[in-house]
Amino acid sequence: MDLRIALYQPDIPGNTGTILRMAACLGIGVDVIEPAGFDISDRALRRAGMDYLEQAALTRHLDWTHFDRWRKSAGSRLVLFSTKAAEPYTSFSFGPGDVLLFGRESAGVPDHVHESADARLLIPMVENARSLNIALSAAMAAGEALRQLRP
Ligand SMILES: C[S@@+](CC[C@H](N)C(=O)[O-])C[C@H]1O[C@@H](n2cnc3c(N)ncnc32)[C@H](O)[C@@H]1O
Repeated sequence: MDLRIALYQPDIPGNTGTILRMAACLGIGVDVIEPAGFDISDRALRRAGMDYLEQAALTRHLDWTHFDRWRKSAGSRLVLFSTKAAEPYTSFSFGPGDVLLFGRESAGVPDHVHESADARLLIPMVENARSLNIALSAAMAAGEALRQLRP
């Protein structure tokens, strides 16, 4: 996989489903960092009618520590998308193997996760806007990363 999307303790099953479907269609891996705010088991996702599960390259990680150990051993950069970042995502040079990390819908990511990222990127918004929906930000991020990686 030349690109992966990681979700930090996602809260809303519909958003994770949308991201899984996009990732399956675009050939991107998805990493879910647990605990999630809902049952993320294959059975539960299937019961919720989540299609595209067969094609989705979904990896579940027990917690942040397990995920970070795996990510470092794979030699992948951690690229955090955050409303608190300053660098616009379109200025960043994405590389093969990058993991694009998105925070939970209710609370983003804790400080220690923010600090351990190799890069922190912003999707610029108009003044006073709070945040984009996570699935939309993942789609915009994946679009730019793939434009660079698969020209
Ligand atoms: C609904 S937002 C989380 C809002 C949360 N209250 C916060 O303060 O981070 C879910 C995730 O989408 C991503 N996101 C949303 N809008 C973004 C933006 N403008 N730039 C970068 N990432 C964004 C971030 O990864 C964020 O953690």
